[in-house]
Amino acid sequence: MLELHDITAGYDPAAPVVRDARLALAPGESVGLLGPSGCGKSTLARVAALLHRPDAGTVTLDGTPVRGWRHRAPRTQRTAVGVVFQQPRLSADPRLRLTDLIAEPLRATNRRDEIPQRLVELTPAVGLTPDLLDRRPHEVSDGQLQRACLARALVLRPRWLVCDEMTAMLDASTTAALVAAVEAYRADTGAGLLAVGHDQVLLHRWCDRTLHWTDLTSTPNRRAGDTAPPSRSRA
Ligand SMILES: Nc1ncnc2c1ncn2[C@@H]1O[C@H](COP(=O)(O)OP(=O)(O)OP(=O)(O)O)[C@@H](O)[C@H]1O
Repeated sequence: MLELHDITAGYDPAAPVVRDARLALAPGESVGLLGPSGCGKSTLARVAALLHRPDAGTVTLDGTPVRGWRHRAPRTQRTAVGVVFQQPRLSADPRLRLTDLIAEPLRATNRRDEIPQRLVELTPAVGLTPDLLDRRPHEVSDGQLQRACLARALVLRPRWLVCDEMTAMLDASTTAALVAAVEAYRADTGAGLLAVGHDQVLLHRWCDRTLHWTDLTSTPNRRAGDTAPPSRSRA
């Protein structure tokens, strides 16, 4: 389970942007999170990805409470969560070739020997062609760079994925390809997914259930506040 218990978080403890939010994802479950711009979705997503320490509340990852954040999180917890952000150019080191960008987490965890095999597996899985791997971020399109960022998020085989508006900047066909890549990974590994976004139709199609931001602070919030999807078909 990925559980957020009564999370209060933000950038000024005197004025938190997230207050007492609760969310629980079962293993393998996909949950979409909708909400108006600026309400705190990305902040909560960063808390769930162990990148932002909450002011109060607890994150529990597969039964173990999280005690450290960012580089202070234990490696087993840090590597259990893969994250993809909205703007690939802000999350990709512009100096790295795509091959090094994708392999970065393997280098950081001393698993360099896995790099060739994972590149062979992930390059087609995210829809990149081998010729793009030698290019740097400024030499590829936003969609191609986001595909590389998704590969980077998957490279350690995380049990949980946090996709924060992963497709917001992309066209329909790239969106469909990235969603399909995430779903193929989840089908293969049983990973759970928290997908944050504004696109209600996409999240309803993509996820097992979809929550609105206000559902996270109401009681009970779990399944009672779910928005029923119009269709169970995948995007
Ligand atoms: N690094 C930061 N420092 C200070 N305030 C921030 C920071 N990041 C976000 N905020 C503020 O926190 C609030 C919530 O931002 P957040 O990005 O979590 O919202 P969001 O729901 O994801 O918005 P959007 O849908 O527009 O991406 C906003 O008022 C924003 O201005």
